[in-house]
Order: sequence, then C-alpha cells, then structure tokens
Amino acid sequence: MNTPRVLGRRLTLVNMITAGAALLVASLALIGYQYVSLRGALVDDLRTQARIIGSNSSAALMFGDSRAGEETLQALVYARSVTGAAIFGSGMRPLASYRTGGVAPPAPGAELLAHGHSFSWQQLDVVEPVQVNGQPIGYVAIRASLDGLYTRLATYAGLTLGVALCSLALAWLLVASMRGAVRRAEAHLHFLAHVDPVTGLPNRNEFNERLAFEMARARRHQASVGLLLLDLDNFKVVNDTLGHDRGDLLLQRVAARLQQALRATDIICRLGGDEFVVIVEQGAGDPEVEQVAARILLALQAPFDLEGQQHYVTASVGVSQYPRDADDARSLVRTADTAMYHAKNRGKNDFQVFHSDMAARAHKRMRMEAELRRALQAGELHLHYQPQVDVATRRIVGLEALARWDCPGLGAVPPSEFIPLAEESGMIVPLGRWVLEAACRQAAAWRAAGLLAGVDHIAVNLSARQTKDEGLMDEIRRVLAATGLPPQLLELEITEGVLMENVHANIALLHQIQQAGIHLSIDDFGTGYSSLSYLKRFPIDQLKIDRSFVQDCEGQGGAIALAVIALARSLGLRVVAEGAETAAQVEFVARAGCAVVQGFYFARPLPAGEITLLLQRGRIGD
Ligand SMILES: Nc1nc2c(ncn2[C@@H]2O[C@H](COP(=O)(O)O[C@H]3[C@@H](O)[C@H](n4cnc5c(=O)[nH]c(N)nc54)O[C@@H]3COP(=O)(O)O)[C@@H](O)[C@H]2O)c(=O)[nH]1
Repeated sequence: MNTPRVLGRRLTLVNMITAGAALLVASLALIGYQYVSLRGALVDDLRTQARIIGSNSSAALMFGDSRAGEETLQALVYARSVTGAAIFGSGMRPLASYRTGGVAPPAPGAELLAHGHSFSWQQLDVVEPVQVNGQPIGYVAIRASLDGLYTRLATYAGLTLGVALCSLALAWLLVASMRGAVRRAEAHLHFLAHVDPVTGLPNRNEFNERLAFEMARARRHQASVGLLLLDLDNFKVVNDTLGHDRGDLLLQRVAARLQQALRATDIICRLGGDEFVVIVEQGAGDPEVEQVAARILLALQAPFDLEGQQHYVTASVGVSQYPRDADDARSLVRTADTAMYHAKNRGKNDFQVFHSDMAARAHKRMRMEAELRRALQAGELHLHYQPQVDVATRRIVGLEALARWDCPGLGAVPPSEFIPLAEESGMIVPLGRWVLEAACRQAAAWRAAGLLAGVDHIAVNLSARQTKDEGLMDEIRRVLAATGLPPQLLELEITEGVLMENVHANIALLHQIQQAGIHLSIDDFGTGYSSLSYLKRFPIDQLKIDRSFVQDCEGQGGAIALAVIALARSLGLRVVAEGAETAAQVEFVARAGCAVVQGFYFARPLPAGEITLLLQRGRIGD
C-alpha cells in the first residue's frame, strides 16, 4: 500500500471524526435549548390554567362551596399532562381537589408559594393566588407529569441526531467520491509526468529516476549499466513530408519494434522528438551492450507500414557504460550522446561505443567553436572561388564562392569541419552574411574590371539555418544594393537535403529569391530524396549532380548521373557535374549532355587573385 493513500484515508477519518464531534456538540446544544424552551412553555401553560381555574373558583371559595370547586377543577380533565390539582381557601384550608391515577394533588409549601412553580425530576407544580378586589382569598395548585415533555424531547433528540447522522453519512459519501476523483486526477498527473503520450513509453522524468535507481543498484552489486542513446536519422524529413500524425505513428511503430527487440529487463524510454534511450542492466552472462545496439539497428531494418505506405527508418546509436565511462547519471548520458553524435557524423545508421578520444574531440570542437567566433569578428576568414567550366569551350561560365579559414592556433581548418560547427552553433548566419557580402563585392569588382563577360553567375551556398533566418531576403537585397551587383549574376545554392527538411517554407523562400531576379541551384542533387512532384514546384534554374555520382561514373553512380542529366533536360534546367577529377569523368558527363563541369580536373577552389588571372586568360587549360 503506498503512503499517500494511507495518509489520505487517515485524513478522511480525522475529518469525519471532527465533523461528527462538531455535529454531536451542536445537536446536544439544540436538545438542551429545546428542553429549556419546553420547560418554560409548560410552566407558562400550567400557570395560565391555574389562573383560569382561580378566576372560575372565586365564588366557590367565597361561599366555601367544595362541590362547585370540584366541578371547576373537572375542566382539567382535558389537560393530559395534569395529574392532580387542588383549591385552597384562606389559611391553606383545602376546598376541592382533582386527581388522576392516584397521584396526590400538590400541597403548596413555602418554596412553591415563593417561586410560583417548582420542578422535580418527574413533575412540575405551580401555584396561583385567587384574588377578589385585589385581596387574596385562596390558591389554586396544579401538578403536571413531565412524561410528555420527555417524550417530545426524546422525539426531538432522535430527529436531531438522525439528521446529524444522515449529514455525516452524506459527507462521508461526498468525501469518498472526492477522494476517488482526486486519486484518479493524481494517477493521470503521474501518467503525464512519467509516460510519453505518443508512444506510451516512460518519458525523460521516468528515465532519470530509473537510471539513478539502476546505477545505485549496480554500485551496490558492483555490476554495470549499459546506456544506449538512439536518434532516428532524418526523422524531421519524414515529419515534414508526411505530416505530424504519420510522424507520431512512425514513432509508435519504432517504439513497438524496439520493445520487441529488447529483453523485458531492458528499460526503453522516449526522451522526446526522435530520441530514445535504453537502459541495459548488465549482470554476468548478459549480452554485451554492443550486441544490444546491433540488435536495435537490425530490428529497424524492415520497412514500416504507415497507412499502406512503406517507409524505411534508420537510427544512430551512442553506447556508454557505467562505471567504465562515467560515474554519475548526467555524465553517462553525456558520453552516450557524444558517441551518438559520432555515429551520426560517421554516416548514420550505425552505433558507436564511447571512448575517451571522443571526449577529447568534443573538447576540440568546443575550442574550435570559440576560435571560429573570434575569427569571424577578427576577419580571419577569406574566400576561394572554384570555376565552373564549359566543357566544349573551356571557358569559365560560373564561379562558386567557398569559405576558407586559416586559424593561427589550429592551422587551416577545412570547411567540412567548420561549416557544420557554425551550423550547429548558429554562427552560420553571420558567417553566411559575410560570405554573401564578400562574394558579391568581389564579383562586382570583377564585373567593373570587365572580367565577367562570359560568366553567368557567382554561386554562394545557403545553409539550413540561413534558410530559416527571417532577415535573409532583406540581407540579400541590402548586399546587392550595397555592392551594385546585378541580381542575375548571383546564384544561391541550396542542398537538396536542406530543401527537403522544410519543403513548404522553402518553396516560399525560393519564390522570393526568384522574384528578386536571383538564380537558384540545387546542390548535391541525388542525395536528398526529393520527389519529382516537388522538383516541378521548385522555381529553380539548375541542378548540381553530387560528386559521389560523378566520381562513380563507371558504377551505379554513373546511372544516377545519367538520370539526373535526363531529368534536368526534361524539366528545362541547367545541369552542372560536380567533383570531376579525371578526363574520363568529364567525358562521361559531357557525352550524357552535361555541358558544365566543376571539379579538380579543371581547377581547385582558388584565391581571388588567381581567379583574376584565369578570367583574364579567358580559358582554362591549354
Ligand atoms: N553554407 C556554406 N557552406 C560552405 C561554404 N564554403 C564551403 N561550404 C561547404 O563546405 C563543404 C566543403 O567545402 P569545400 O571543402 O570547399 O569543398 C568544395 C570543393 O572543394 C569540393 N570539390 C569540388 N570539386 C571537387 C573534386 O573534383 N574533388 C573533390 N574531392 N572535391 C571537390 O566540393 C565542395 C563544393 O561543394 P558544393 O558546395 O556542394 O558545391 C561543402 O559542402 C561546401 O558546400 C560557405 O561559405 N557556406
């Protein structure tokens, strides 16, 4: 039995006892009051009767007529409580008497005469003087039984106590039903506080409690606890493209599948979003926690059926272990999180076991983040430009601006490292603004020098965070106005993955960009799962074939490159093949109908000065 329930019962009992005692005291007070009132009324009643008898018997008294006196007393036969009465003449001489049931009529003593009435336990005596012309000529004394008073009092007491008991019973019922309602509300609150409403799994609060419990137990038994932090890959895309209801359905299915894959003793919780966590209690002979991670990935491999449609889901899992990796719960979660990010960075759909190098890398990241913040303010970043070349004429038809960072403390940091870091920390917004302004300023300078005659555009990359920046369009317009670069000379590159992350918002943004006269290119095309229907709705000018397909032109990548080229042609879009490093790759894409190539085969990204020389020469190569 749990303590709050026992406490609740005790509280109800104390309340009921207090209410019962209060009702009892109130009832007793009412009964006492009623007793006093009834007594007073009886005295008044009896004295009135004595006065009436007195006034009717004055003649009998004056003439000493006992018979007339007794006839007068006979009127008391209708007064049911009267048991006896007597008329006394002067000197207390009895004149007439009346009695019922053998009870003697009262003989007024000194006390009765002084007070006019006297009570005993069973009876009430009253005496009234009989006067003629203000002169007393005798007394009338009446005795009444108190049985009627006690009967009425008992009835009244019975009724009062009955009402009190009914009120108490009603109060008990009300309290009991309220307690039931409170218990249900408490249970619901407990459910909300500890259970994830989407999947029915324990939530973050419950996870924290259970992890603390499991770690304390492992500490006592010198055992270990495995922790697996699991993050679904690209779940946001599923949510955005299929809607939140299907997203929730998918989470429920994933939760069910994970539960099937785990042992009953493993504890699986949903931390929120697409993040799940598994606590693996580890005793001797239990499978290694890595095996559990592998089992989870395997369980997710089969497609999920969502209202008739099949969907594939993968996950990245970080594994850590108490006490090997951390001594407290918070650090254990952090280590699993570090390992999970490691799995993501290594291409997702994988698990990584935490080791201290990862922490060192995380530390390095923190340092790099601080350095990048400083570098941005100190103007340490610069741009390189990579030519996009017309294969037939070898002329530069476009240039892509690419950020470069030579950090005094860390050396040359490649964009593949600092761009994701800037993206995660939010620094990409100021960094992207700087790139845009620097590229437009340089392009305007080349144009002013007459070097952009055959160049269609300067391309600048837009990151995911930038596409969500509400000030982006204003900033682009401001930069174009400040640098004087015509909008049609600017091309913005958005990767297919970023576009698909938030399709609806991005379509609106693309339209704004197009209306401003700026060109749009989809970068890394073929890697982001965009459907044909979306592609038709995007107001774009160009597709850039991802370099992985170009470089694999002799394998499956080649087939995809051919498909992208055909697709671009059928939609009337320009197409650029990225990452061509060999003559064979250039020849392959050119023969398939892709006229423009960007790759090391023609030129690496180069500083502005070297690009100036190339632009002056007009052609690349011999
Ligand atoms: N949002 C922003 N992203 C940026 C910016 N500057 C760079 N980046 C992104 O960083 C990623 C890495 O860029 P980088 O190291 O500059 O690599 C570019 C080229 O050097 C590389 N490339 C081009 N040809 C070849 C080749 O033949 N072989 C080969 N191994 N690599 C080649 O491709 C990168 C350009 O790719 P893309 O942008 O997809 O056209 C990269 O994702 C950059 O986008 C920035 O200012 N903002």
